[in-house]
Amino acid sequence: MSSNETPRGPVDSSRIPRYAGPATFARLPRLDEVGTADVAVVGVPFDSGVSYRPGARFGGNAIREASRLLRPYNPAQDASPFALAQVADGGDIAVNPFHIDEAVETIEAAADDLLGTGARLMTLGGDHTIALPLLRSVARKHGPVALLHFDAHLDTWDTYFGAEYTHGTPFRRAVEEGILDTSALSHVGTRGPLYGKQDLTDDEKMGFGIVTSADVYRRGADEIADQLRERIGDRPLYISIDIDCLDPAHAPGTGTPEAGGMTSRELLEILRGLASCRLVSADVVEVAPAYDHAEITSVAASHTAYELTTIMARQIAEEKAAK
Ligand SMILES: N=C(N)NCCCC(=O)O
Ligand SMILES: [Zn+2]
Ligand SMILES: [Zn+2]
Repeated sequence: MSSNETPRGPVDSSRIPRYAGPATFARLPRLDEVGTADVAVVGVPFDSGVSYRPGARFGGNAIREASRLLRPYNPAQDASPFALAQVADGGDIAVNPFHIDEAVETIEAAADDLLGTGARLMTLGGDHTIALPLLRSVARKHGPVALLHFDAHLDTWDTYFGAEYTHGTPFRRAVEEGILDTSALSHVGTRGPLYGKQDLTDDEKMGFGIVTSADVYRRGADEIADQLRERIGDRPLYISIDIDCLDPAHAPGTGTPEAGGMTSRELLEILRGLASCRLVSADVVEVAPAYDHAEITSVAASHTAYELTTIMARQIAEEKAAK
């Protein structure tokens, strides 16, 4: 799509029942139907990096299915994201489930291709391993990025069974590789047992600040969003959302659930409070539909991706208007 063409939006659900036809994210066109997109929604069906329950390889398609009910106007951000920018579903990145190193390379190369077209990425995981190649690719384009990491877990551990690329280690690797702006790194929603106190010391040394799920509950979403926004400033920002940042009551369908998490309302409200940040790409990971009930988790994930997409679409529209 050239910059002055009207974006092609979702299928009209008042004419074609929303449960009909194959699922794309939010019933949007496929990327090959529109040529190029401002925001490409892509799935990464990969879960060979998990340490407990597998199944996140099915997460992307579960989120697409649950996203059939999304509507085109987002009142919380007073925006119609799919009219402001061309958002399209780029399908899945096909990765080797038997070879983690190769999968990481494939994801990085595919992300390079998509970012190279000028698109921002809204990636649907997959387990959290995939954040590392996505961050490498985003940093190649923007330089080291600020990171907001929503998760029950730190994911800054070193290795599991000697493996460097797992879903518990992507952000330590990213810091080691110098692809993160270490003056603006935050975990949000952290809780639950650790291996030892050293986990926290190591994490702090890497530059991370921690907002626990209890902090969110005590201080409220608005205050937390204000604090995060201040820390991020106008740096290019990547947001990585592990759906297990939510309480298992709000996201049972995930591989490493921890009690005492945020509500989906808190997560969505914090994201809306970050709407003015320079969001360059984002992911939602760790949706494992086999443990889900009534699509609770994939509905929460689809709304999370919708808020993130709205933030990106608004900024794209602003940038185009300023040209
Ligand atoms: N990234 C997620 N979801 N979990 C990491 C858990 C690592 C562990 O088993 O200690
Ligand atoms: Zn997690
Ligand atoms: Zn994680």
